[in-house]
Amino acid sequence: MEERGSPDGDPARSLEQGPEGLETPIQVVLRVRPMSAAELRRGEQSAVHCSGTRTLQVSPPGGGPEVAFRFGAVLDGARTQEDVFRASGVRRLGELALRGFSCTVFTFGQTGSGKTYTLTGPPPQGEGVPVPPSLAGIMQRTFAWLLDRVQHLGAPVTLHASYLEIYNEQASAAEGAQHTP
Ligand SMILES: Nc1ncnc2c1ncn2[C@@H]1O[C@H](COP(=O)(O)OP(=O)(O)OP(=O)(O)O)[C@@H](O)[C@H]1O
Repeated sequence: MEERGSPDGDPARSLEQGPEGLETPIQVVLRVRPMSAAELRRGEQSAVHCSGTRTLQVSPPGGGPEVAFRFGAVLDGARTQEDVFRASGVRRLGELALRGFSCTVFTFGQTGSGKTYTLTGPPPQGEGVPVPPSLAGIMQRTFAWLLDRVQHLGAPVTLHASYLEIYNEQASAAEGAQHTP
């Protein structure tokens, strides 16, 4: 197996610790979505598997040895939305944001890889059918965490939020504000 990057450190590192390398300003967290029902029906095989908490192994299309890639954290298809929130380091970014730093979280990946699901959860199953809280994505969890956190700051706070989606090179945006007493 060809290894890119250094070996996966302590495999017992818990999700709660978040991505490694706290001293670096950019963290890349990789999430592998589970295979869809349609993919399973077609008998497709996953070309990737997660080994340890930071390494992803990829089988090259033409065969040959697997290639390993290393990330701040690697989350396999069994990881829940709560696991992803805890392991992605978003709360640490929230703490930095409260101290005045500009922080960004974005998802990147090919179509259908789970970017929207990770950020916002699955689409509602019908009009007026709420998405179960357990499936809420990073955005809802971060807002809930942030609102809870600012209640305890002991000073009035105004939170401004904006949301930007770039899709097919078209940007769409939304924004709002929330004041604490
Ligand atoms: N971790 C997951 N567990 C269960 N289902 C998932 C997961 N990630 C994605 N899915 C499902 O896979 C499908 C594709 O995911 P999603 O729409 O989030 O992809 P995307 O990367 O945002 O795609 P696009 O770029 O086309 O908008 C959706 O039906 C979504 O609900």
